[in-house]
Amino acid sequence: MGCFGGGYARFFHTGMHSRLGLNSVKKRIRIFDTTLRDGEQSPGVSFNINQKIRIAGMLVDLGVDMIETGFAAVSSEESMAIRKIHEMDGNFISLARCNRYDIDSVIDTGIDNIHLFIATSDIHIKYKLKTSRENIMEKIVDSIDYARSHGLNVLFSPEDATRTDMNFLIDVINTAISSGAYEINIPDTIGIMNPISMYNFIHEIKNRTKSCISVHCHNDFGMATANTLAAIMAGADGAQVTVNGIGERAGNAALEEVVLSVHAFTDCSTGINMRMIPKISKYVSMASKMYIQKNKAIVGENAFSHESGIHVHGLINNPETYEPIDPGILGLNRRIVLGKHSGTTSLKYILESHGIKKSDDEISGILVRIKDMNIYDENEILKMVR
Ligand SMILES: CC(=O)SCCNC(=O)CCNC(=O)[C@H](O)C(C)(C)COP(=O)(O)OP(=O)(O)OC[C@H]1O[C@@H](n2cnc3c(N)ncnc32)[C@H](O)[C@@H]1OP(=O)(O)O
Ligand SMILES: O=C(O)CCC(=O)C(=O)O
Repeated sequence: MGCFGGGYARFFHTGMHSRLGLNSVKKRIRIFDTTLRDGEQSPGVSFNINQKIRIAGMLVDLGVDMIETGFAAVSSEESMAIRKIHEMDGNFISLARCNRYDIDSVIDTGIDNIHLFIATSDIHIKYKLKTSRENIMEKIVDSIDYARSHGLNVLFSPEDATRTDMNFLIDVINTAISSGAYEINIPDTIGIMNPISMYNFIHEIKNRTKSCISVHCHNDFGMATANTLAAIMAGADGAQVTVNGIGERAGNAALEEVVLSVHAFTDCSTGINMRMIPKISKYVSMASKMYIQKNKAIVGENAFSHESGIHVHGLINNPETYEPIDPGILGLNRRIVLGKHSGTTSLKYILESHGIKKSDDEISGILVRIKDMNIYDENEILKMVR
């Protein structure tokens, strides 16, 4: 079942509760967070154990359904972090290649879930793995079988799925499921899909298999969130995301964007506590040293800030005029900023919020002075008018 919604994000203001899935039974999209694995693959990023534990704890509080805590075979420190995180309550998984060494590394951590992957596109099979489709299929069966025989729940990803021959991909999915994988994740490994191709791709997979499907979209063309949403509209059951969209190259689909889009644009829901999003976003930004651009959707400093006089005038009368999302959903407040583009409504609003009342003529005069003198710092303005 796909989940289209006729709505759009403005509904975050009106009828918010039903759009947020609080009142009705909706298809629940499973949110799989890979900040600690694909997010950490961002060039130059390496979380220390304490940061990993802190992020995992926040992800548990956020309500994500599965946390990819790392790639156990990478190093003994990585494996140690996975073990430590496993001491918490939550659903944790580790990535592994289709080989015994990686699977044993996951078994050694004591976690219950393994994310096995192997590339299935001809370009990866020929030039990277230097093998054949038949051998890939054998590795899939053998690895899933081995992991299952050690009691692990298996999520399987055919890497570079979106460049894989569709008939072969369907065989891979059916084989992985019949070998015991509980879900297949479809990665758009190099981010070459667009919302229409992604919709059609997932629609075909859902029609030709009985598998539970999630998607993992990269942002090389800036479409990771849109592609994830298109996949969900086509019937995908889950999405792999990272906080702030960090990850390989241009990153992954951003958790905050996907979650709000699912609630705003579809009839599906998630189990995410949206009020936790700003806190984890700030922490991941600090720990990864990947600063969030001001105009980043949902978590950027400007996402709920307004300077333009015409906008502020509209907003003060009714926030829906210029705000698609109620910042209260994230536990945030809107910010009115004074600047070159301010009008009298903004200035009056700011002054009144500091208990300063001025006549309309005075407000107009002050605004002219502010613009002439290029003074936009709120404290300086307050000093000037008091
Ligand atoms: C699309 C993704 O994001 S996949 C995840 C990518 N993440 C990472 O690579 C980060 C962690 N990686 C690492 O720390 C290291 O690369 C390790 C520990 C995994 C492997 O290191 P090395 O053994 O030195 O191998 P190296 O990185 O040079 O090459 C990768 C090897 O894995 C093989 N391989 C790649 N993918 C798979 C797979 N899914 N299943 C089995 N083998 C695989 C390659 O063919 C190559 O094998 P070879 O050494 O026999 O030629
Ligand atoms: O899809 C996954 O999560 C595993 C491999 C991967 O990260 C990718 O293909 O981009």
